[in-house]
Amino acid sequence: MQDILKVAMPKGRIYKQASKLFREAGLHIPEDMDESRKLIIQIPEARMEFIMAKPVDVPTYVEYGAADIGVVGKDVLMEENRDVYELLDLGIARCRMSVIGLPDWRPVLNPRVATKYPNVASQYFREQGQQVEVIKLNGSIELAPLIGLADRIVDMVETGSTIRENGLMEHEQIFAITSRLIANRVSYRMKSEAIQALCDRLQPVIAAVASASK
Ligand SMILES: Nc1ncnc2c1ncn2[C@@H]1O[C@H](COP(=O)(O)OP(=O)(O)OP(=O)(O)O)[C@@H](O)[C@H]1O
Ligand SMILES: O=P(O)(O)OC[C@H]1O[C@H](OP(=O)(O)OP(=O)(O)O)[C@H](O)[C@@H]1O
Repeated sequence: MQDILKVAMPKGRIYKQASKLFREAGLHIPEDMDESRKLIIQIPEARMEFIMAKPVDVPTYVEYGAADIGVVGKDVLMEENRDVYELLDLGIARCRMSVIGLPDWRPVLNPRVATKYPNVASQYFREQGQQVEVIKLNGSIELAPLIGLADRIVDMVETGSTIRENGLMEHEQIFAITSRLIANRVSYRMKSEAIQALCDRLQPVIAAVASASK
């Protein structure tokens, strides 16, 4: 008898792309789930249970074993630094983490940097040998340099529309972001067959999507 996999799925923008990938890999994920408000969804056809989590909480559910595996952005993995295995780069929800500011920005002593990612930002500037004061915000980060809260921000850029429409500039790219499949360390051993079977199904779909977008 094959194991049921508990999968922490991020609500929001990653979910649509992740469920599409899972369907293309032959898993029977019902379409009507996309609009559902249910937080725990049984998918007996795929021998899975989806736990619909806030994206930033996915590594926490997986580290503690409340979920066996999960789908999460590399940005969250870098920020949260949880003890989980990173199994696959799913190649979805592509964007990048960047340092952003006004076009006329000039270096100042101990600049303030606003971000949703204080650990990522602190580590980046430390590695650059720059002392900065990091201010944690929870959204609309691009406001900070416009209203004088911070000199620069560290945030995600996808199309660049948000920074363009707000008269900001991307100064430095820190790292590229895609969503990853992660696993709990114990589940990875105890449910190895089911997890490996899922990876085997996903891998060719990921490769096909990657070669089509070249
Ligand atoms: N503009 C973007 N383009 C592509 N991927 C993005 C973009 N913004 C975020 N992502 C990816 O999607 C993930 C989830 O973002 P999303 O906005 O759905 O969640 P969130 O910021 O935690 O939202 P909320 O706080 O509203 O729940 C991010 O961790 C990142 O990996
Ligand atoms: O380059 P773009 O395609 O414009 O995408 C980048 C924007 O997307 C994210 O914001 P989100 O929509 O998650 O809103 P938030 O400000 O609440 O984090 C990110 O924080 C940027 O603001």
